[in-house]
Amino acid sequence: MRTAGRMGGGDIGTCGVCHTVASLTCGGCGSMHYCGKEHQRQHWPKHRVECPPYKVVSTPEAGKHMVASRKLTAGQMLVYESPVVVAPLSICPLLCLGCHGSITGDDFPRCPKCWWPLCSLACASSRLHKGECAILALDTKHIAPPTEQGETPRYDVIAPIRCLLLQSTNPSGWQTILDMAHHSEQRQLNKEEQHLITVRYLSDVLKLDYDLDILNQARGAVATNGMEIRSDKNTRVRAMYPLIRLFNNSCAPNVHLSVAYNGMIQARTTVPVSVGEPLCICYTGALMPIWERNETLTLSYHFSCNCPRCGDPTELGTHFSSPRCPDCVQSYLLPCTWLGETVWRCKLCKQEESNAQVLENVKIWLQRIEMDDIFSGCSLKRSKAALQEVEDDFHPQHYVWMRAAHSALYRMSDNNTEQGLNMRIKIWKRLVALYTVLEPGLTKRRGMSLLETGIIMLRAAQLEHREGEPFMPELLERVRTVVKYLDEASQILSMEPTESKGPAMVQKTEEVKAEAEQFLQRLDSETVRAE
Ligand SMILES: C[S@@+](CC[C@H](N)C(=O)[O-])C[C@H]1O[C@@H](n2cnc3c(N)ncnc32)[C@H](O)[C@@H]1O
Repeated sequence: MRTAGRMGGGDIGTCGVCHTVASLTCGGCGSMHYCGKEHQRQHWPKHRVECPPYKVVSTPEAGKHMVASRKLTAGQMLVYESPVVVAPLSICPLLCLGCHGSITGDDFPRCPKCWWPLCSLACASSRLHKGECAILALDTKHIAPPTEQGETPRYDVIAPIRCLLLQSTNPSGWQTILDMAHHSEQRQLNKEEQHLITVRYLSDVLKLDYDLDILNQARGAVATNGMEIRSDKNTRVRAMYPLIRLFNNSCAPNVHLSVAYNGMIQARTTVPVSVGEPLCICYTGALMPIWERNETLTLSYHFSCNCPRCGDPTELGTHFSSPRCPDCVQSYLLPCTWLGETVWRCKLCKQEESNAQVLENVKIWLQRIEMDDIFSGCSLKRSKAALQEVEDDFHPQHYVWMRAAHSALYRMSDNNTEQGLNMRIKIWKRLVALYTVLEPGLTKRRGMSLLETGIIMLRAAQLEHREGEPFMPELLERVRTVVKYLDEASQILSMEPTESKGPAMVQKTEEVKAEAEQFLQRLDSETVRAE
């Protein structure tokens, strides 16, 4: 049975057995209440099946967050839930408020009541738009409705309005919004422009009958807890989830999120987790360099991260953000904080570069990669030289190398010559090694990368075999590795939701695996004959 649990502390609920007021909670999940030990014991056979693998705890530094309520294995399902609010992103291109579909052309229809752009007039009375339409129509001078095609921040007002509407349509959803971290005082103090504009619009233009604090809180909750997902129309939107919002951040996460086509989201562990260990996702995406993670976490989420990766200047040994030392060239620059400013210092010769210098060099390289100028011409030789050039300036596992490597792989995707395949294998193996540290365990990215690596290794082995060496034990070993990679890829990808690309990816993996196993059998029989 779960441990005794907590008494008092203001956490009052209803006893899971007799439904009287209860202040004892299950020590495992902390969410089931009991009036006393006797009823807790009596209820355990039933509750043990449902007792969630997480519990919500709170600390002054990190607020509410999820921790493992028991020892968890990799791949353990934690949460599967639907959003409480879905709305356009803060800044987005024209999007229909009735269905979240894109709006094309310049001559788009508008809602006759509120004047916001729609994809068709039928969407004016859609369930999604109906409630907010009467509120948006209070803007009689049409100050907010976008006027033309193109990205616009005007959609920022929609999500807070949809949150406020929950008060009458879904009171428990509204309570969830009120319980969310929002940092609205900080946003006002920092004079966050978009926050101030939206709140002012809600209070001064729409003249909504809400306390200014509530308007600030609703807008702050959206900014702090909204997650970008794909709508069923395949557009980018943001969604807020009642439990998912309780995962705190780590830049080396142990929880993976996957969103299904219908907006349902699932969270599962990617690695084994011990009891009491925080369950974390990465808000910025783990494949971001330290300065981008810092900036987003500080400016948008209002905290500075001290996860194991951010606390280690080598970023878990990857040197993902480290330039090569321009002076001694033997070692790499590591970030150090000096009087509140970041400077980059060589491990070996102590040479220093300013943060601005380091970032400028990265910017130049990213522009070159984006413009394809480092790969000019399609030759393998040029791609190899370009990647080497990147390594002359950065650590071989640096963010810029990763971006250049993907760009090179894209250019080489049709190159199925022996050299082309071998070069692609080398790059993919290095990427898998990097992802294994930064997004370890059962993550979709590792699954997809193992699948890609497996396919290319198989093609290379088949080509070598066709070209005729009769007995190659080393080739046999390589194809065995392919099967291992594909086995792991299939295990990972089969954890994606049914209503997502997951099943198609699993099918593809299984097809390639069957091909690899057949090839393996053939090689096996040839080996026996040769022996
Ligand atoms: C989506 S909410 C997560 C739940 C939140 N802790 C709460 O109390 O509701 C994001 C906010 O949680 C806090 N947070 C998340 N990860 C953190 C971390 N690693 N350290 C400190 N605070 C963190 C920050 O205040 C951030 O803006």
